Amino acid sequence: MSAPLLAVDGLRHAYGAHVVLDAVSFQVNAGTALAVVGRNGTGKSTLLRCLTGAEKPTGGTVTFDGRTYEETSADIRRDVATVFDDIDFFPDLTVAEHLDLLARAHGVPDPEVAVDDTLRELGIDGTTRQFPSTLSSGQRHRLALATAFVRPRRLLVLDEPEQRLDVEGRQWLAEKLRADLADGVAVVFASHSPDLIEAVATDTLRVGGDA
Ligand SMILES: Nc1ncnc2c1ncn2[C@@H]1O[C@H](COP(=O)(O)OP(=O)(O)OP(=O)(O)O)[C@@H](O)[C@H]1O
Repeated sequence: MSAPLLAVDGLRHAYGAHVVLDAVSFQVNAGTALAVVGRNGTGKSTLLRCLTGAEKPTGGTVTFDGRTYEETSADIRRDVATVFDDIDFFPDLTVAEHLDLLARAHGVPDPEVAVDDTLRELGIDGTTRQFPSTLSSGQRHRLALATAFVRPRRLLVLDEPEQRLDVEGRQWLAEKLRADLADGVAVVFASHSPDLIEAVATDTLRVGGDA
């Protein structure tokens, strides 16, 4: 059996005296999707932030492809795509320029085609010349998703990717994630959407006790 792509062992995180995560362990293989579920404030975002190095866990280990997860490692930056709610866009770059920058930074062979395809798939091809601050909240979220899908990835970490999407957007997202799984991408996503979880997750991790 192949080694897990992502392995989390005994993860603990506290904000001061407030212990949010304790003894969290799981593994995620290529081509599988783990849904992180639980009530508001139970630690889903904290867990994802610990996975990606945005938050330094107060205990436990996170390994990616057999190596300790280091946010600054070139391998991690190449292989792990993330979408969080608080993504910072460059105010002076247009929608298309954001995606073009990412596609080129990740060595996408034909960046212009990749950008056009991603914009069209995400339904934001009418916004290419707009700056992020002028987008609607749903369009901004679509741009955040586009930043993950315009580039190669082996692991996708998504925090409530369904938020602010309309019905069609949610259907598209489920299909896109299923296509990624079929391509061998591993996915970890926090979600409050039973439909998305049902459509995509191969495993579920509940944080914070019973629902
Ligand atoms: N930077 C921080 N400093 C102190 N406490 C924090 C910080 N970030 C989160 N918390 C607290 O940690 C707990 C978990 O927060 P987190 O955002 O991980 O929850 P969540 O499960 O993602 O919630 P939601 O479903 O509402 O998005 C909450 O009680 C929150 O108030």
